[in-house]
Formats: sequence, C-alpha cells, structure tokens
Amino acid sequence: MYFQYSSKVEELQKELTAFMEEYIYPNEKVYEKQLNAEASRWETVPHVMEELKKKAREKGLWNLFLPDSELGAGLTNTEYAPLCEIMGRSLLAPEVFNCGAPDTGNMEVLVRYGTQQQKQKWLQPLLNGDIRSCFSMTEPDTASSDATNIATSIEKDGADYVINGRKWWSSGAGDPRCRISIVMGRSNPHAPKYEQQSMILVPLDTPGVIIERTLPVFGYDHAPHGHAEISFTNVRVPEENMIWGEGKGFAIAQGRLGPGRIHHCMRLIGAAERALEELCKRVQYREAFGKSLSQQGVIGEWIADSRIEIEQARLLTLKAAYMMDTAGNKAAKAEIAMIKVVAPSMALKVIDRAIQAFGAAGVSEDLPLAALWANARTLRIADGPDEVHRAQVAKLELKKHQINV
Ligand SMILES: Cc1cc2nc3c(=O)[nH]c(=O)nc-3n(C[C@H](O)[C@H](O)[C@H](O)COP(=O)(O)OP(=O)(O)OC[C@H]3O[C@@H](n4cnc5c(N)ncnc54)[C@H](O)[C@@H]3O)c2cc1C
Repeated sequence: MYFQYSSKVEELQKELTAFMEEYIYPNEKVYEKQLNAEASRWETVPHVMEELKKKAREKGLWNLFLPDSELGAGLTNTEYAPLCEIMGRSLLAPEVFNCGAPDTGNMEVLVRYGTQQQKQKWLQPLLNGDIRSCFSMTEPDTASSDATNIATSIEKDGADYVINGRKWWSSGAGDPRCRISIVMGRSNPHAPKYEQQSMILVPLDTPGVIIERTLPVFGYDHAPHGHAEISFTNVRVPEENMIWGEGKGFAIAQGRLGPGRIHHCMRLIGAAERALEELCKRVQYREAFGKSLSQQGVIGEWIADSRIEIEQARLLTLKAAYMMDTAGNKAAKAEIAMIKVVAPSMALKVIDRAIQAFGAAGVSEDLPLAALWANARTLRIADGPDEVHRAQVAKLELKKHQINV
C-alpha cells in the first residue's frame, strides 16, 4: 500500500486550503447576510457566490470531480477524494468549485449517457456553472428507498413523452438558476422489474411542472438551493429528452449514485475534520472548574476517538475510490455501501462532540457546527438509508460464503 498523495494532488490540496482560508470561511457569514437582506431568500442568489465562482475558475479549481480530462480536471476518484474532503469543510464551498450535488451526479449522467444534443443543451451550461439542476426520484407516496416502487408515469405519445406524478426532496430545485431536472419514472410497467424505470430530462419551465413547496431540514431551509416538492401534471417533453433509452433508469442510477455517494462521504470527512479542529482550539482556552477543558480527561477521549474514527472512515473512502478507479463503480458496490453507512455516523459523532465542547454556542448559528450536523444527519437517509446499504453489504457477504442447504 502506498499512502502518499501524488505531487499534483498535494499541490491542489495546498491551493484549495489557501482558497478556503482566504475566500470561503470569511464569506460564510457574508453569504447568509446577503441572503437575509433580500426580500425573499428564494428569488436571488447572494452575489458573493458568483464572485467566488469566478475566482475559483480563474485559479483552475473548477469541475475537479470529473475524471474526463477534456471536461474536468482529469483526476481519478482516489485523487479527487482528499480535495473533495477539503471542500466538505464548508457548506458553501462545493458550489464555488462547481463540485456541488446534485449537479455533479447529473453532469456525470450526461457525460456518460447523454446524446450530443443533450450535452450541448444541458451539460455545457452546467459545466460552466451558468445553470443548476436537480434530480427527481423520491416520491411522497412511495417507499423510495426501493426505487422499483417509483410510480410517476412516463408515457410515449407520438414524438413526445408525457409525465404525471409527484416528487419531493428534489434538492436544488428552489434555486432560481435551476433549469432542468432528471426525472425518474415508470415508462415500461410490463417489463422486468429493473427495466421498468427511465430517466428523462424535464426543463423546469415546462407547462405542468409546479414547485409546490420547499422542505426544510431540521429548520434549515437551505435557500436558495432548497429541497422541493414538485408536481408533474401532463408534462410533455420531446422524445429526444429520454436519457440513454426507455427502461435504463436503474442502469443509469448505478452509474450516477456511486460517485455521488462517495462524494458525500468525502465531504463528511472534511466536515468532521473542521469540527475536530474547532473542538481542539476551543478546549485549550476555555476553563471550567479550575482547569482548561482540554485537561478534563473525558475531552481527551473525545479528541482521540474523533481522530481514530476520522482516519478509519478516510481509509475506507479511499479504498472505495480505489476500487471505483481500478475495478469500476459496479465492482465497488460493497465498498461504496460500507462507506455510505460509516461516514455519516462518524461525522455525526465527531460534530456532536464539538457541539458539546462549545456548550450552548455549539447549537447556535454563530458556528457552523449545528448546520454541519443537520446536513450529516440527512445523509443517513439521502442517497439510500443506512439499512438498505447494510442489506446490500450482507447480501454480498452471504453470497461469498454460500452453503448448500
Ligand atoms: C436532505 C435530503 C435531500 C434529498 N435529496 C434528494 C434528491 O435530490 N433527489 C431525490 O430523488 N431524493 C432526494 N432525497 C430523498 C432520499 O433519497 C430518500 O428519502 C431516501 O431514498 C429514502 O426514501 P424514503 O424517504 O421514501 O424512505 P422509505 O423508503 O419510506 O424508507 C423509510 C425507512 O424505512 C427503513 N427501510 C427501508 N428499507 C429498508 C430495508 N431494506 N431494511 C430495513 N429498513 C429499511 C429505513 O429506516 C428508511 O429510512 C433527499 C432526502 C433528504 C433528507
């Protein structure tokens, strides 16, 4: 095993860290202030965001997630992991580097499965950071952790498809720059179970698409990004909007969700690192009962456990990334499922200890900890709940040790 990052990655780590310190952390509060100064938190994007995007792009810190070197930075998953981790230290950062969800997953879909026309119309503006996108799979009325349940219909009608259904938790749909959704729905109800669903491109300004509301997460509205409930009523799009072909929804999901899931895990490690750093600084200057908090035995244990848990999660993330690079996303499914269980729980524990060490300040919005915790908690559900990933790991393990009964 070789644990050293390449010089290219080390250089990018340095540049990203410098950018975070100079531009991201000082602008977290500026972003919130600009958002709150608007009449509505949903209608405009704080101008500091576009300024930061411009700076990041000028410095070449742009589309780092895309392995395709003509379109992205040409980094492997293993190379991208430590960089994505740095971005995960702030909820503001991923978008600044055009590396935010769900756009990254949607761009990967278009790169892999899109037609030339789809790429020109939707991929290029996404790569440029000119528009944003959302992904609409989950439905309020179906248990969406099992995507075979997805009930939204996609019916062929002449040279069009007509979509009817209701989605929710379409992240990013609240953003005024969000123009397009990749919608998953049932196009072939009589086909075998895993060939019934398709993914289709639906511009959000198509008649019949209505954003009904956005859903807050533990009280955080995540404006202007948001998580939207969207109704689709007789929504008509041309047949060329179908991605790859009818019935390919599951096949695309396999390609899309692997990278998306591991990116979340990489960012969670960064969030945990930031929390641990804040904790360590705090406990050295804060005194209670005659000595600094760092001298209270239990706090030393929190610090040690946090460091141990972060390192474990990072190694598993890198193993998953390595498997994706060398054996492909499908072959890496056990590692992706494992890290998707490990990373959110690890981050929750580490961030929670930091919150505790800050006392009441820890749960306030003066610090980023509460928001980071809320975000990490959603990732035990979003992109598949823990239980489903554990079931996948168990299934693969049992397959390895099959006996005849
Ligand atoms: C902040 C956030 C952002 C999201 N963004 C998006 C998005 O952009 N696009 C999108 O389409 N969706 C998005 N989602 C939705 C998310 O992917 C789904 O919530 C998730 O897949 C679970 O589906 P469900 O909510 O229908 O839960 P259900 O399917 O109803 O499951 C409920 C619970 O049942 C249990 N369960 C399920 N299966 C099993 C099993 N096999 N064994 C044991 N227990 C089980 C689990 O505890 C699970 O949490 C987002 C969710 C959140 C919270």
